[in-house]
Amino acid sequence: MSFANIALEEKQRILSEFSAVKADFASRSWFPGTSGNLSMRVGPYTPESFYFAVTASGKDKTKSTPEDFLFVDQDGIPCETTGLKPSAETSLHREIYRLTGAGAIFHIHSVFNNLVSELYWERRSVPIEGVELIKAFNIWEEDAVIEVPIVPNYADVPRIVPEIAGVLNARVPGLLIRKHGVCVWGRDASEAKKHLEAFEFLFEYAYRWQLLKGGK
Ligand SMILES: CSCCC(=O)C(=O)COP(=O)(O)O
Ligand SMILES: [Zn+2]
Repeated sequence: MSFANIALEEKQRILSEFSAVKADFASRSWFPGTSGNLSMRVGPYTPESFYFAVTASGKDKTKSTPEDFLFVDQDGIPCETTGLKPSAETSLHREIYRLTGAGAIFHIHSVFNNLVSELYWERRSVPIEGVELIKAFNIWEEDAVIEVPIVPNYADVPRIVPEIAGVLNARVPGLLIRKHGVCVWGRDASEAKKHLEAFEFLFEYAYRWQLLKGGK
């Protein structure tokens, strides 16, 4: 299906939900220094063909303007004529959509997600053991253990892309980029938001628990 054939109401619904999520995250100080980017998929999906709304690059994401988002295709090409530039990290969103079929992907930089990505860099994953909030990922077993993968950070963002496929775990809807931030996803914006809240809680817990224990 071409982008033009996706119902206008569907595109408007996505943009209004998108604005609300962005304002919510801004109120939590989740976009320091213009960092962070968000995307939401719209219309039919196959791994080879899909569309998503993504935040425009370099904007102050704490502000709400008519120029906050644009629609792009699976190759990151704008679907409509626009002067806006898609996020510099659109290639990460494209790859995660291609591999997972998610409906929304959120990327933020926080002190705790940066700290744990460095603390556990040698292991290439952050272990989380038996913490109740693991249930936010629909993992219900007693004393569940998850490993949140960490990929290297490169200034040239497309170099990060090939690192993603090898670390994805179907149970864990997120990954860390070393000393950069986290990307999380869900089948829609509300699930991706729930996952982001849970990850940020668990990263803070993992960091503080290490401090309390006095090492690794
Ligand atoms: C100012 S933070 C550096 C870029 C970055 O990591 C980020 O999340 C924001 O980039 P965007 O192009 O999406 O504004
Ligand atoms: Zn970033």
